[in-house]
Amino acid sequence: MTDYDDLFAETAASDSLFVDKRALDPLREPDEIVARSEQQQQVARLLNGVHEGYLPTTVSIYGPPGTGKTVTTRRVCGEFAARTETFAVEYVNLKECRSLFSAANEIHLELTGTKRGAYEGLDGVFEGIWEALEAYPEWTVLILDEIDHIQHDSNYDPNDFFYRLLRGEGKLKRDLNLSVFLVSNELLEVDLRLDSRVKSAMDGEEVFFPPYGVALLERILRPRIEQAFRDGAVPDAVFEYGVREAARRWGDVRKALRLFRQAGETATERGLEAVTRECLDATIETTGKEAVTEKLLALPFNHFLVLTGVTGWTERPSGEIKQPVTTSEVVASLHQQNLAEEFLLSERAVRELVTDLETMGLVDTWVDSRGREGRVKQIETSFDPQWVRDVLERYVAETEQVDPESVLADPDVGS
Ligand SMILES: Nc1ncnc2c1ncn2[C@@H]1O[C@H](COP(=O)(O)OP(=O)(O)OP(=O)(O)O)[C@@H](O)[C@H]1O
Repeated sequence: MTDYDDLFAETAASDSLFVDKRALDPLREPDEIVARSEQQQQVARLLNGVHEGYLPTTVSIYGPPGTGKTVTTRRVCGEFAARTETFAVEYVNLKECRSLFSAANEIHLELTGTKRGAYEGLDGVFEGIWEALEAYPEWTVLILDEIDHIQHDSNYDPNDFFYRLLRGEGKLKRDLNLSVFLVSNELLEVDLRLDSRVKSAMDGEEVFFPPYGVALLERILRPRIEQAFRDGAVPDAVFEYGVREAARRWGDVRKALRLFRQAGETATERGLEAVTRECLDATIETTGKEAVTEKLLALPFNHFLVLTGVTGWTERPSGEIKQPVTTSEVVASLHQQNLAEEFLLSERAVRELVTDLETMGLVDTWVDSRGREGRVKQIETSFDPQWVRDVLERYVAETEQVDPESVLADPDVGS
């Protein structure tokens, strides 16, 4: 039986470098929004429309992850609501919604405290939303976060969802002034392939949040690092190095906070007096690899197979994996892998799968001009190609799509 006294004693950090680790929790509301004055002004200007009798039907708030979209939009809208009697704001995160019906129901829940039953359908839910909004102040902003998680499902088309939300009969009948702020990573029209009917009902207002550069990331992180760590536990040069790396790689506050937290844990485990550059490097290396490995393990079989082809050539005598490779080299590598016939992919199939992999951010491609051979597409992994080989055995063991004996015996082809 486990002795829990021993267990907790063994796992307690002695001489921890942290004094208040919560300061590094990305879910924690910052006291102050730093460095987003332009975006705060844009949102404030839009909200001030209330005093002139106009709010846009939609505002797209977009930009890469961890760039402060949610925190900034919520803060400015909240502060405006606190100063304006005729205005209210509600926030709904749609990340976990598996269907358009559940997304609408989530909005219903936020406005009324209850959900509607499935038998009432999307119409019933929207009717409930309009009824609830009648009791709201004259102007309402509904912030819909992670709206890009809304996808086509078997029952509803996102176009219907948006059309109802923007121009639903119940809304028009009641003359409701509802403005929807859509928070997402991409511009929605592009991402969700919205049709022209919906697009014309949207207002085209946009607020863009670019990735953070070094100076802004430094201003956001400094107070949190100071609060989280013991005095002197993150020397200036190490802090600056971490910020520079985080800005260069991600421009994302959430990832930057995680980098410093994990580097601090590594330094504590190693019994160091302070975090070092090596602790940051080790964290970058493992988190990068872990994240990619997870993505690789979740790939459909054909996509994974193509990656084994992209990484299937070894340079002699260096022993390095050849990068970049061409589409024909990928196909040739797959043909040398002793694959069962049903797994042999045509050049065209490989091309399509490479496009998918590029969309997923797993490969980069470009076209090189090769004199008489014409233009040739070059393909390489966006991460260390060795990681595909490292994960191979696990992929074969964990995937249930193939008989492990029949494929992927030895992807290593000499070049
Ligand atoms: N300008 C800022 N000032 C202070 N803290 C910030 C700022 N930007 C981001 N943060 C911190 O980073 C966290 C993540 O930001 P936020 O959730 O707003 O990002 P996001 O752009 O909405 O990301 P995602 O697209 O992944 O949802 C916030 O909770 C906050 O702690």
